[in-house]
Amino acid sequence: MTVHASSELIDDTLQRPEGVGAAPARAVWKDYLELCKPRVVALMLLTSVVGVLLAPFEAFPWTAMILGNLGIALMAGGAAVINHVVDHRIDSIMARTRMRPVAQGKIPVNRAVTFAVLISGAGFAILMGFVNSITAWLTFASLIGYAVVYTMFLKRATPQNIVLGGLAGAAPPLLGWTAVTGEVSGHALLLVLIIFAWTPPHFWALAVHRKAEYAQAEIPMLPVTHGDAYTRLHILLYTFILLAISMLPFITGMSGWFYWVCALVLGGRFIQWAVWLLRDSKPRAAILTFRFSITYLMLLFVALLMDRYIFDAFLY
Ligand code: HEM
Ligand SMILES: CC(C)=CCC/C(C)=C/CC/C(C)=C/COP(=O)(O)OP(=O)(O)O
Repeated sequence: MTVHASSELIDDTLQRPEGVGAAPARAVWKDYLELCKPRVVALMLLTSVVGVLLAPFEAFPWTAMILGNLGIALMAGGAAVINHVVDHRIDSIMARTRMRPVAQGKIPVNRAVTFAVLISGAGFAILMGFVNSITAWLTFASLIGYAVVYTMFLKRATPQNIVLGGLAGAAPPLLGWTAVTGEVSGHALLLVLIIFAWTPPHFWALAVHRKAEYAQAEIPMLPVTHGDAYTRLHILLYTFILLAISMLPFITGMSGWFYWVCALVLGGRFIQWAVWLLRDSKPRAAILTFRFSITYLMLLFVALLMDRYIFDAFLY
């Protein structure tokens, strides 16, 4: 899974192609896929798959694995589509987002809304019909948390927007877990807590890199309201909190030594990036820290899996 290398949307060099400004081109399926933020949803799916596989089960939970993750992906994609609709005016102001299909007028708002309702509705029906109602309702709450609470209100209201809004994006491991067991557990909440603490350094690193655009769009992101130095310091502080929280699966006996070593090494590297960013001692430190945040989360969740499914058998 290439989660960041191909990200044209976060590339400085993105330019509007010739001819843009004339009538928008016809939308193709790729535009609809783009509305779903597929790379973000792919990483979320990895975390929900880990939630499924770390939950206690006797027979392999095929329904949770296939239909549970399908339902979660459809609803997360639907939430992302609503985000494109609600934000289409500010998206058209910022260089990173101005080529998006709704911002461009390539997909009209009413069609995007219909698409969002269809895929979210299908996801909800799958979870309700084949998985369980707690997973369906928790996924629905995450959809509302991101598409309504974060996008419509918090994003425009406070520089703490992503700290609070981060809860919705952090939910997938819990959703995967409840898809198997039908109940919320402390261990699943630990995984949520990891992503919750990861979100501020993940996003603020990008916000430092894109500060001028957020200022232009009048979105009160932390670097815009409190400045670069303050944001860089908070990235470092949250990275320390993240390192501490990432130890909890080991401390509580949920994971073993292999995970612990991986969490320590990955966390140490994340702190190193945050220090470079704070001291401004590396070129392009902000965007590289953002990219590392994605690699970090992916590897940390792969480590959780390997710890349980490969090393459990040999080491413990
Ligand atoms: C409120 C919480 C979050 C905020 C504000 C946030 C913000 C962002 C932003 C602004 C981007 C750039 C997107 C683009 O250029 O299209 C991004 C990229 C990304 N985010 Fe997050 N994010 C959040 C949570 C998450 C979560 C929970 C995950 C996965 C578990 C995630 C995974 C990713 C990935 C994989 C990318 C790279 C996408 C690409 O290459 O196109 N994010 N994030
Ligand atoms: C059901 C469920 C699990 C829902 C989660 C939904 C989801 C896709 C969350 C993604 C978080 C994210 C990329 C936030 C950025 O939004 P932004 O508007 O700040 O960034 P942008 O400017 O790139 O659009």
